[in-house]
Amino acid sequence: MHVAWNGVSVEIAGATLVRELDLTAAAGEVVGLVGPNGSGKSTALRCVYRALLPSVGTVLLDGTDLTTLSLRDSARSVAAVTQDSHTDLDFTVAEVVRLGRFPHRRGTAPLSEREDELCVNAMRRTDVAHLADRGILSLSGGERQRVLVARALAQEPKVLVLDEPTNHLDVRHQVELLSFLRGCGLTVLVALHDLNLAAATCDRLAVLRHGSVVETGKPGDVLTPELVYRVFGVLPTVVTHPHTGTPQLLYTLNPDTPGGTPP
Ligand SMILES: Nc1ncnc2c1ncn2[C@@H]1O[C@H](COP(=O)(O)OP(=O)(O)OP(=O)(O)O)[C@@H](O)[C@H]1O
Repeated sequence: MHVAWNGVSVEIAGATLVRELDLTAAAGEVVGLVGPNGSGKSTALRCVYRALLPSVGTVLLDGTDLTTLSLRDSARSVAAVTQDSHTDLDFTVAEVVRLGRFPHRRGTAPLSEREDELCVNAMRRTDVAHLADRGILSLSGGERQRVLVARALAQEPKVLVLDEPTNHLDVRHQVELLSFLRGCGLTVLVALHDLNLAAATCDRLAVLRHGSVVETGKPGDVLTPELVYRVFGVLPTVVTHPHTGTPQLLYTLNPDTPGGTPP
């Protein structure tokens, strides 16, 4: 499914959080949003999963203005894994994953066999099947994060929105999740802080600063030392991954010049 932010601005309490955002993701494309803290990544993503309404502009799904769809209809297409996807209720893991089926359901009939299987497969894929009967509140941060990904997959979305999905994950689960995102065939919109993981995962990156896109393109074209210095204030050494050819950034820690020497 094609996603487009069409001239999207978000203003809250007199502040412009996102400014005239024009960005698209083709069906099946993995688009990464990167940028410093507070640059507007989460705000831009919130407009896609309808936690926020743009003040100006529209978000389009296959050309349809999101606001013309019911919340249930858009939730059939868009699933989100976000920092706010927590619950205070101690559902079991299996119950949380089954909640992913909610947008597809009418009435209170039990899940079909196919839906049960879907939920089990989603839990297997995210390595949480062994936790099915545990209370969600008893899990570690990384385990809980993987359950939220399983719930999103159980939703059978066409668009997957993830805000910092690797937070809390150990390196194996980071690699597993991002490898899955690369190969899942869904349209993926993902905010990532780790530029190396973003380069390895995404077909295209959009770099945000102060709520505006300053650059979009393939990771190899975007992640130059100059751009990273200009946007993040840190000068990396950029090397090429020997097996995949993606750019990888090396940082030099120096207490005297934390940002490195300007280019
Ligand atoms: N409800 C709100 N009211 C006022 N300001 C807000 C609100 N939500 C976010 N902001 C501000 O908008 C800016 C963009 O926030 P956003 O969370 O989109 O950035 P981000 O790029 O995701 O940041 P981070 O990398 O730290 O997660 C920040 O300065 C934030 O403080």
